[in-house]
Amino acid sequence: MDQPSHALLEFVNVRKAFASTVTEDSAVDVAVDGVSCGIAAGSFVALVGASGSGKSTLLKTVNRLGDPDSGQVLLAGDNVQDAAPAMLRRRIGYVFQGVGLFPHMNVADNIGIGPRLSGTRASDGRIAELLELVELDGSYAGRMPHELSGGQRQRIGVARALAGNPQLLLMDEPFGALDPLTRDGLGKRVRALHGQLNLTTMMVTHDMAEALLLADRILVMEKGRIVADETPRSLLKGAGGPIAQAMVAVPREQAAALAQMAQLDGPA
Ligand SMILES: Nc1ncnc2c1ncn2[C@@H]1O[C@H](COP(=O)(O)OP(=O)(O)OP(=O)(O)O)[C@@H](O)[C@H]1O
Repeated sequence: MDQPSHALLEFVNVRKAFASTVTEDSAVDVAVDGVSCGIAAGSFVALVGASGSGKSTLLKTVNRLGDPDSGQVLLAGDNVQDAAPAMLRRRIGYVFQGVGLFPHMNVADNIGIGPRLSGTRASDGRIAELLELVELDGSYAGRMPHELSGGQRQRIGVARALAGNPQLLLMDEPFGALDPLTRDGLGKRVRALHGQLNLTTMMVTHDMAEALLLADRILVMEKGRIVADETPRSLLKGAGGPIAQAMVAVPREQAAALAQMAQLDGPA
């Protein structure tokens, strides 16, 4: 696929290794191995790949949870390593599995933590608006995290990520711990918010079906490199190479097996 000419986000030969604890012969474990790629403003990109392929490490170079050893990450042309943390918090929303709500703070304070760290206060009206975006009514503002279901907590995580009106939304397995119905509903909601709020979204997921249904571009990682960069449609038509196709085969075979079961004669 062609690289977008006006990328909001750009990875330029990004590399990151960790001291190896796995093998004795290699001193380092290369998590991200020279990734270069542009992410166009407004796109919804899914980052997929086997466990340990480097997805989270790559994502964390964007909001500086883990700086690269070499290479650059540019946000609207600026190197994120030169950016003030408050500016990055404003421009980048981050949602991850487990959410990380502060247990001693109510929902409103959790949602407003980003603005507060930047020296402003989210008004009650703004908190209500953010709750509405994630389809929760205003009465949730005063609840404590332990009074919420996992799905509600994840919704609060999304509201918190949107509190600073970010340009870019990063999500790391955001729906991984949810039951399939909640996961489906929240995925659709996030996709709708992506359009409504003119976001650029980058989502790590293990679930190729989720990536195919939600994203408009899919990057497949393997051993720290991007081995396929395709649209869902082109992946479904067979593009992307053997690693990508092995991942697409899983939901395709499940769908075929279910369709076959539905056609079997006999009592329900
Ligand atoms: N903080 C760390 N310290 C040491 N090694 C790390 C650290 N974070 C990641 N790694 C290693 O870097 C490699 C890539 O890990 P990463 O979490 O980016 O993969 P991933 O594709 O996101 O995996 P998963 O899908 O299981 O979350 C792995 O070998 C992992 O062990």
